[in-house]
Amino acid sequence: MPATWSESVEKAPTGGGVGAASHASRTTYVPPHLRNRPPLASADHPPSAAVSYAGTLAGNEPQGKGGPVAGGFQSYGSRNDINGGGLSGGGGSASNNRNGGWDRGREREANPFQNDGVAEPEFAVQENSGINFDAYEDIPVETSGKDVPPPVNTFAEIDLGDALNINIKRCKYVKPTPVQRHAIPISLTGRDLMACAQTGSGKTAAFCFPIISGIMKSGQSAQRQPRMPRMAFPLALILSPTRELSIQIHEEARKFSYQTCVKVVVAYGGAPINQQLRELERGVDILVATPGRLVDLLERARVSLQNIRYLALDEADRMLDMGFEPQIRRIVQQMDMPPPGVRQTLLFSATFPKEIQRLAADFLSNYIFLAVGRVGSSTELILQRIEYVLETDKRSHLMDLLHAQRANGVQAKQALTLVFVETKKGADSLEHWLCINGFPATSIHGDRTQQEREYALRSFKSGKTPILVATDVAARGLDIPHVAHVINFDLPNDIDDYVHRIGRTGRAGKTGLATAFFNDSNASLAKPLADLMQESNQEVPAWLTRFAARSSFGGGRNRRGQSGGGRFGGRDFRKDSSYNRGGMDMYGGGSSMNNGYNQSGGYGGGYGSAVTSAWD
Ligand SMILES: Nc1ncnc2c1ncn2[C@@H]1O[C@H](COP(=O)(O)OP(=O)(O)OP(=O)(O)O)[C@@H](O)[C@H]1O
Repeated sequence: MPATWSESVEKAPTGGGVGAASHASRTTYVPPHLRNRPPLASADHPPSAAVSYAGTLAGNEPQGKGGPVAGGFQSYGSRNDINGGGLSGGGGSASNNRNGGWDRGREREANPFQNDGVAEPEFAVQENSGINFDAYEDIPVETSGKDVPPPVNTFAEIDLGDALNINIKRCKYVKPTPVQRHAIPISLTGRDLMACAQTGSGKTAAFCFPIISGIMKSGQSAQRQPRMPRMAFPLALILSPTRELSIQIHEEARKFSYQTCVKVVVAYGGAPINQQLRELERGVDILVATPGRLVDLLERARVSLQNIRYLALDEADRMLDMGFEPQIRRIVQQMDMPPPGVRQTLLFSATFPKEIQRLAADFLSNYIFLAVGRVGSSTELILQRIEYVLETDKRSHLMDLLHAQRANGVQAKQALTLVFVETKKGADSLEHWLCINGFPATSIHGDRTQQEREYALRSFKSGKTPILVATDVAARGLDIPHVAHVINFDLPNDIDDYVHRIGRTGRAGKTGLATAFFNDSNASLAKPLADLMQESNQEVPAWLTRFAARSSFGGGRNRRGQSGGGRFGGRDFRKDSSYNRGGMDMYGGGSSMNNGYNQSGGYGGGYGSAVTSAWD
């Protein structure tokens, strides 16, 4: 299945089928009723696609598939206890108990681990082996809520199922990251979760694994369900704020669910809807979507949410802030989705302002709060530099940085540079200026067509244009290997946006550099910026400290229009005395902390009132 619109355009046949089937049909025609079927062989006897995978990634294939993952699905997580929701009955047989004619045709599933032919060889395979996850070992972890399940140290300790375990090995994930160690066992017991962990620390897998595993174990994947013509009934919904992030989550989820019988489909705005409708008609277990496109599909009565058992919001604070909240409420509360307590809800982000935590509680039932590192902090893997640069000097200063980078002999293709600007016009003009000055650049922002956006991202990822000028549309979630330097040419108004922007580097245990151009127009950001840098053990320039001291009197407002009040929210908002005085009874106590993670303080801290509109 083509992952993106531009890919689908490139790969579309001149007539007839589309998507996975058309991809497969290049070699052999597969009649529609046999497409997307599960494989003939079991995990121990991989079908032909798995054999070709082994050939492609020679040396990377995990040794001995029966090893640590042997044992299959003996006991299932208690989420299958979901009461009601129209999902009772059916299934019963474990999804890797593959046999019978039902399996035929499954080997046609496109191998998501194969290079799509676009990326250059050095970028073809994500380099997850040898990642220094020790960098995260000392990180403080806080959990709160009733009866928190204990964390695990290895994937082998968790019963995710054979097929998923094999895919984890194919991804070369040797051990779980801290957020995965805590979040996966919590989710597998069926609990709702609000999880905060630093950028690039593996949150996508932390919510994907339990969902895929739960669907596999329920035996209720789309391949086993009777299909309703023209109406799709996903079991899981993953919402994300940008099209590119939805595309990326879809690509990741397809890898994790390869040969599991779990079908993942993506729907996002800016791409032709008919293609997505056809994909949905073929059956869907996990729907990854941007809110705007999903509302469209719901209004057309082409998707029903009545079977949803899992709801995940990636970048949950963004999804619940003023830009997206109405759409999210519509999808989650005003359509046919089962209520909290019936469905399982998982909220993930690197930042989680307390105001938004309070709002998010509407979507959750008896949830566990998990914070890996301080909420809203940035990883120490990113070296942060703040430079005072007048507006009029920014371009020449940028040029100096880029020339120095070149002079240092850093191979451009191995050191991508992401430059954030405030406006779409500013992005276009800076891209043009860089190109005429001998620095191949491209840009991504909301005024470009979706095809242009996808093309720009691919050109950047491949190293063809090693500089990407971007607005905040690229600030969250995007996992681009080899981004060595993030430059905040224009600083954002919101400290959380800064955290997400710089988080495009220093991912998965790697180090990175983030440079920001600061001047008087950013005064309201001085205090939160200085605090953030201090928390992440960065050197804070003396002039910034002085700015911070001056501007902290002025206060400032956050996105929701409330006054800022000091440092970032560091923990579960249910622990606030004001919350408990309100007489609500959602927080059942039972908090566990380690590594002295015990700071409190309100979220906020001087930033402007600008409200970015929904990006979809
Ligand atoms: N257990 C693991 N072992 C090795 N690599 C991993 C593991 N889990 C995730 N990764 C890799 O780490 C990188 C970052 O993961 P991911 O994109 O999920 O981060 P994130 O926490 O969602 O970041 P952000 O906050 O920016 O959205 C990805 O390239 C992913 O493949």
